[in-house]
Amino acid sequence: MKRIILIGYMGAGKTTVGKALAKKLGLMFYDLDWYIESRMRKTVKQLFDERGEEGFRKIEHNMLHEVAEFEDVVLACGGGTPCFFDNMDYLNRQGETVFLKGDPDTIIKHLRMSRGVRPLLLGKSDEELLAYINESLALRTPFYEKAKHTIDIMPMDSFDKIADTVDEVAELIEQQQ
Ligand SMILES: Nc1ncnc2c1ncn2[C@@H]1O[C@H](COP(=O)(O)OP(=O)(O)OP(=O)(O)O)[C@@H](O)[C@H]1O
Ligand SMILES: O=C(O)C1=C[C@@H](O)[C@@H](O)[C@H](O)C1
Ligand SMILES: [Mg+2]
Repeated sequence: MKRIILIGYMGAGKTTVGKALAKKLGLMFYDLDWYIESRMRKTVKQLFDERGEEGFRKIEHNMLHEVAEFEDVVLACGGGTPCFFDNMDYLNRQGETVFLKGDPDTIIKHLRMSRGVRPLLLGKSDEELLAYINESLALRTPFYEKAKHTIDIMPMDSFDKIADTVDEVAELIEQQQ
């Protein structure tokens, strides 16, 4: 039974890499944010607006316990998932946790392409965004570093970096078998 669990900061590529990795390995793909949205019939942004971050984290915790029981899957977590409750210890018990690790410069480049859907980043200027990323990445890194494996995401200008990251994670998992 394979259960590969991707964690890391917003914009690290968990959803993008996870989807391609699942296809390559012939596994089902689940994204915790998408799962929450379909189960709750609301977007992550609506849930933040209606219930605040605290309310969202409780829902996220409950839904995590549904989705991380599925077998033969790649699971992409939300950026904050490992940092609340005992979620990170639970994830390590459930499968092969992989931290997609990126520096703030790479992360900010990814996030510029898709900022509108992330409630924690809305309404921030470029300067505020960089300060927020630096600060919250430092607070979150100790949680992410509990993962069983770490993959450095490639710098923005390297060739076909999504495919390269997918191959790296796939190789790492094959070595475990
Ligand atoms: N390795 C990569 N190379 C180039 N672009 C990437 C890479 N990974 C992600 N991106 C781009 O960065 C953006 C954010 O990626 P993605 O949504 O997969 O991040 P995420 O880790 O799932 O974030 P979140 O925690 O907010 O769900 C997307 O537009 C994606 O195309
Ligand atoms: O890093 C975070 O705290 C978040 C990341 C996203 O995946 C969503 O779960 C939400 O926007 C919060
Ligand atoms: Mg995602």
